[in-house]
Amino acid sequence: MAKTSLDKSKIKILLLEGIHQSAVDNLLNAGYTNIETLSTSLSEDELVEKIRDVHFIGLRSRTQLTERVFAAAERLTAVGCFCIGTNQVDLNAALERGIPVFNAPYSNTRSVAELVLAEAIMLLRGIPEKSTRAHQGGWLKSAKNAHEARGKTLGIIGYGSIGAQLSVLAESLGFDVLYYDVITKLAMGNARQVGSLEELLARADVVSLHVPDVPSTRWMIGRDQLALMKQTAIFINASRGTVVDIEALAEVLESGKLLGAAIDVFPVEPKGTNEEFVSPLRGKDNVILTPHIGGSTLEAQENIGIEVSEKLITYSDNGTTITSVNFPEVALPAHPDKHRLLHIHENVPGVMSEINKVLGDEGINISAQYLQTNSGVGYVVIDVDKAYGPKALEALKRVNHTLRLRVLYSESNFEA
Ligand SMILES: NC(=O)C1=CN([C@@H]2O[C@H](COP(=O)(O)OP(=O)(O)OC[C@H]3O[C@@H](n4cnc5c(N)ncnc54)[C@H](O)[C@@H]3O)[C@@H](O)[C@H]2O)C=CC1
Ligand SMILES: O=C(O)CCC(=O)C(=O)O
Repeated sequence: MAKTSLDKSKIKILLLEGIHQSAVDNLLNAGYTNIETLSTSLSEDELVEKIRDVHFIGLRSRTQLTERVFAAAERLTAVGCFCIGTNQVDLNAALERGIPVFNAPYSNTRSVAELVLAEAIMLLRGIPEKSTRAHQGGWLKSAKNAHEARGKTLGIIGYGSIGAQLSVLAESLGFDVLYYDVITKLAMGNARQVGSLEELLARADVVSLHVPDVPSTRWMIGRDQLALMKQTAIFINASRGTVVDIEALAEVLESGKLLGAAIDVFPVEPKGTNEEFVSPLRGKDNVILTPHIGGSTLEAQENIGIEVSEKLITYSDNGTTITSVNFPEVALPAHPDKHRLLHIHENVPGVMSEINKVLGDEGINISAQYLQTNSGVGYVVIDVDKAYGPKALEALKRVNHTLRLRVLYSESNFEA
């Protein structure tokens, strides 16, 4: 069923998982006053109930927006992932309903790179074990298995924003950097790309993963891959918990292989601070365990809050979808002296000619038209003189394959 937009003051925004106040401030400044914030994520059942009257939802990595949640989200207009990863959102379910999904692709890059570098140095020196012993009253003063970072080889798997940033920071400390990526990437500094994952695993003293959660990365590190690593290597994962077979890693560490590991992400993560964290890696004093906080710095969270809320505001205010991760990207100039109709439809042949026909049949003159499609949907934005707006809206409602219809720059009595 086609959906039309609402007056700004009626737009309901739900922000989950303790999204930074900067997002709330931004939304309030833009005139969006109906905002609910929660410090936790919600279960699927809770979301199905809660999302029915929500127009914009903001979340981080813990909230799962499944097909079932989207099916219940009758009014949902856009999704903001206040993070980099978007694997927690069923992007196709969103697309099929004409819902763009936005994220913050760079705002926490630096935070992750800094944490990984710090962990590499701590593990090269055996600090977790030495610190634990000192807390227990012990005194493990020894150079055994303690190394400088200088001259060691850092192997980065996934040379995107985080991998490349880590590469630059690591080289400045004296690491030799190798990286493996499925596509050819321009090297930062003196880093060198290797031809295979196997080669990287065999050559690196420190291995760090920075790939997204996609089918090709699911469980890409298991027993066979860990077996290729040096006996005294260090293993770090701050990407996604689905990338590493955690049981296999626990067994390898148990066997005495690997100097240590630092793991920030897990196949199953607690939904909130009160839920117990269960992992076969618990209790190992050469393993740093962190609760998915690679991107959790005040600097990153503030920037993410601003960046993603701006994307939601821009989409809500004028229809721009630039940087959406699932949606045709359209950059739109503001035309507040016109009525702007946003028509989202299934991308099948004939829809555009039908749109132009229904508008032509009504004698509606188009001031501007912007179209972009992807394999799933077509997104056409049509500006008309205000006199034509209501008639154009009615005409567009009749177009076959319409998924969603919104009106901007209109008086509230004209909006449905
Ligand atoms: N622990 C945390 O708090 C955080 C975790 N992340 C995770 O880190 C991931 C990476 O972030 P970015 O560097 O910004 O992403 P990005 O998209 O810039 O880079 C990912 C790189 O991985 C490569 N890649 C994809 N599949 C691969 C495969 N099978 N083998 C090797 N390389 C492959 C891509 O070609 C790309 O160069 C995010 O997708 C997210 O899941 C991101 C931020 C915070
Ligand atoms: O801050 C979060 O909740 C998740 C960070 C993360 O994993 C990401 O940005 O992809």
